[in-house]
Amino acid sequence: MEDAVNDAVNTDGSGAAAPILVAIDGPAGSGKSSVSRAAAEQLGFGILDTGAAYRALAWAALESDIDLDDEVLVAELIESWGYVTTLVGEPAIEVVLPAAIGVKGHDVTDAIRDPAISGQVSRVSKHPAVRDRLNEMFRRIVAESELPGVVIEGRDITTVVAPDAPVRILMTASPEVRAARRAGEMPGADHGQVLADIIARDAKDVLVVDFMNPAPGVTLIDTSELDFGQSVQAVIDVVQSAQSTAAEESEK
Ligand SMILES: Nc1ncnc2c1ncn2[C@@H]1O[C@H](COP(=O)(O)OP(=O)(O)OP(=O)(O)O)[C@@H](O)[C@H]1O
Ligand SMILES: Nc1ccn([C@@H]2O[C@H](COP(=O)(O)O)[C@@H](O)[C@H]2O)c(=O)n1
Repeated sequence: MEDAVNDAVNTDGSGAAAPILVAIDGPAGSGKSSVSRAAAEQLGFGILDTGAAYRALAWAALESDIDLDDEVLVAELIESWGYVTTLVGEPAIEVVLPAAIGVKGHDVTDAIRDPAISGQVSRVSKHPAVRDRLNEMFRRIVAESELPGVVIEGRDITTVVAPDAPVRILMTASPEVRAARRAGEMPGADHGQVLADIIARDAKDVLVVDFMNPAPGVTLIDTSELDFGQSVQAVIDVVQSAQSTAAEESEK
């Protein structure tokens, strides 16, 4: 993957180095997005939240009255939508729906976090043609970022999107801890329902990609017993350790 990124960057004649990649996967609510974002900020890296793209695609398909189970139609939507995201600063996601429906960009940053989208998103992420197209988009966004490093987080980043990334992490926590954290964000939420939703979404997603067990060479970070700051530090420690090892290797 790093070679793919290097090729993509270098063929434009810029000669710019490919960004250092930090790949992070994990189940729903494990802290991937928030911990990755904080770690990226401290490292001076960008952050690519790949789940946000799957969520935005589900939003766009629902908005366009497309059957989410129709692989061809959902994959075609990726060819015709305009997806814009930020890798640094405040997270912001914009989707431009196909011209037949409207050319105006929609800021979906908040809408894609709605439990209604969380409940439907697995219907679009299960399609191989959708995954191939989005993975291509993720690699292009990273290659064109001109950043020194990018943290990419999702479900299949350590295994499919960036299997050669110099840092690969599986971030997990017990279902009860994940549900308690998620419920804490939603005033009045029923903890039991949040737990059931998390377990149901993981069960659907894991049919497509294994994000429960670390692949060979992937570092497991279990945050069940860690607070937020300790979780961020755990990621930074893995990155810094990989950087030290790489520096030692290059001195040999
Ligand atoms: N170690 C931690 N200690 C306490 N709270 C945490 C920790 N890690 C994450 N959180 C909190 O847990 C919640 C869920 O985290 P986050 O949204 O980053 O998870 P996620 O894995 O990206 O979830 P999803 O896959 O559903 O998008 C957030 O409120 C976050 O601040
Ligand atoms: N690499 C990825 C990332 C996400 N998904 C799917 O998107 C959903 C939302 O992701 P969050 O990280 O925001 O929870 C997730 O439930 C998966 O269906 C994916 O398949 N691959």
